Amino acid sequence: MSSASRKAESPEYPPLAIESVSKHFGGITAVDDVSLSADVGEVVGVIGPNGSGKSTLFSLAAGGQKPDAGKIRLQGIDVTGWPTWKIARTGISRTFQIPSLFLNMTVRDNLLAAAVEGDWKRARERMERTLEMLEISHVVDNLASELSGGQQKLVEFGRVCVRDPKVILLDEVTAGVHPNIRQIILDAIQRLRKTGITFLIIEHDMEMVKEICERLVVMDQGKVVAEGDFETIASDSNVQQAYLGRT
Ligand SMILES: Nc1ncnc2c1ncn2[C@@H]1O[C@H](COP(=O)(O)OP(=O)(O)OP(=O)(O)O)[C@@H](O)[C@H]1O
Repeated sequence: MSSASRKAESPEYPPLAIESVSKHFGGITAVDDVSLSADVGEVVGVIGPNGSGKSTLFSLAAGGQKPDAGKIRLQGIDVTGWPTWKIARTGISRTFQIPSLFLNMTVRDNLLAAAVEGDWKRARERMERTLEMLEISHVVDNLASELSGGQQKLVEFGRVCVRDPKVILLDEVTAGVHPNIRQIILDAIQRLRKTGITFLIIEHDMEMVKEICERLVVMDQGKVVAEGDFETIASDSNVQQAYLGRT
């Protein structure tokens, strides 16, 4: 490893730093000069009205889309424009609003396929640990297509966890799930953050945001319009305008 790479992986760099990124789709500015960084073990909520650019920001960070401007750094390493698989191997992994499972494969094979993507070592052990943490051992031999919507969300989250990432991006992972499953997801996030994993969470469930996020970043029309803890954000006039619309 070069001295530059060693330095880049040292603790002086945040696990994820998004620096002045922008993304346009034709005439639409989906993300407009957004900067955001997250520390080791931090849970950052990304909130904002529909169409404010949250999912696009995740795609830029995880490699699904290339920014038109700005940089994405993982532990100081510039990964801007890298393909998703290469960014995933560097330590960032995301879920999608609609789970992207292999529906004709079992839960076991869905998890194993994700576990071996980056590294074959201890893949089964990582899978077993994930099954237990997300309480889905009893459906391990079921096809993904046989699961409830909530269980599919758990497996989608599981496919992220088995990769042992340093940064996890969760896109509305609890939307529409049963309260028991929501609690399993909340407990898993708390458990993983204590091991130093950093989370960015897109969430419309304000109870969950309040419970789990140390810091919130509010987006509106592609821009960050407010940042702070839940109480600060709840009383911020820019946030109220973003959600209620401008007069
Ligand atoms: N692939 C695309 N092509 C064209 N426009 C896009 C594309 N992806 C997103 N957009 C547009 O970019 C803007 C931001 O969308 P994005 O999905 O990032 O918002 P969001 O905050 O995640 O919304 P939601 O909460 O509804 O998921 C919207 O105007 C959307 O229509």
